[in-house]
Amino acid sequence: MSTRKHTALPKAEILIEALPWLTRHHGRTVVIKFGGNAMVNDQLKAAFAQDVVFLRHAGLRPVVVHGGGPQISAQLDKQGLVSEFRAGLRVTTPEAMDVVRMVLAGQVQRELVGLLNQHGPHAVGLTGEDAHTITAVKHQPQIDGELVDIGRVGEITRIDTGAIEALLDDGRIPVVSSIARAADDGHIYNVNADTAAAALAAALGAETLMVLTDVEGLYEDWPHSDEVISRLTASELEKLLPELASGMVPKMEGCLHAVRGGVRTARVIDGRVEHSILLEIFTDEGIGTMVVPDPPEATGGKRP
Ligand SMILES: Nc1ncnc2c1ncn2[C@@H]1O[C@H](COP(=O)(O)OP(=O)(O)O)[C@@H](O)[C@H]1O
Ligand SMILES: CC(=O)N[C@@H](CCC(=O)OP(=O)(O)O)C(=O)O
Repeated sequence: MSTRKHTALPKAEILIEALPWLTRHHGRTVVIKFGGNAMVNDQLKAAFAQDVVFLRHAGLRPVVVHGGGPQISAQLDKQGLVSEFRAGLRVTTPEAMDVVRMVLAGQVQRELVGLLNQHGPHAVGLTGEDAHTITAVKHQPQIDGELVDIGRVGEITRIDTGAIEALLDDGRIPVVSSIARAADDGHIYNVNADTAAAALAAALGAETLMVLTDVEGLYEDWPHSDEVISRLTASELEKLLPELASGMVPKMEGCLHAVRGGVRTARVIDGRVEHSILLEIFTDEGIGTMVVPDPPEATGGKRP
């Protein structure tokens, strides 16, 4: 009897280590972005669903925003359409937009909703089109000083959190695809999923934004070193932004937008690690990169 008690002790210690986090986050909203590159295999996706349902049962209000970049590229390829990225965003023709919507809302979102709902009637899928959740205008990035047309790519102008809040109040887990609608015509737009997750986190007044990707976190000197920056302030991140490349740009811009918008911490973590969400939050150290608001001195004494 005493031996059995003894072997269970580390499990109790893990739960106790989680107690301050659980107390602080009880009733709080956590936005979790699951990147297409982090959806490596079925076991990992199932573990992701378990973690999210665990948070829900622990009294948090998780919102999932999912990506699907590699899955969209594979489908475009199957249909003989090319994938081109400019300024880190997919050049989205009207034809490609149909594929983006089909893959995100019809495949990736459905799969995640299905996995979450294996644990009960929790998840409800929606896209930014539903209930005017995400409104956008056409985005025209500047490349070498010139405005470039990259098709149906949207820049978020408005978030209506009504539908998501209603689902959360009803104990559901919203699963959101990063597609937006235009306010003035019937167009729909492709939005980068990191950008959508960050905008939702800020609009929902989330406690935490968690971005699951296919690297351990933000590398200090990528691609030359794999030294992960474990913690940085909003101002430190802002200085670093011009040096960042490819997929990290919308991710870290999103983290900055979120913490400047009132989200308490934004984290980039390795989604290829099974149960990475629980590992990040239920241990003191954390496993990825954490972005925090500037200390009060740097913002004139006011908390951002
Ligand atoms: N400083 C950096 N630290 C880590 N990864 C970086 C960095 N700069 C660029 N990257 C790239 O960003 C990628 C993650 O972005 P992305 O491919 O869009 O993933 P996701 O599908 O999860 O959104 C990494 O796999 C890596 O190739
Ligand atoms: C405009 C734009 O680039 N949209 C992205 C939307 C999906 C996404 O962001 O997926 P990940 O998070 O897996 O990268 C795309 O078409 O790939």
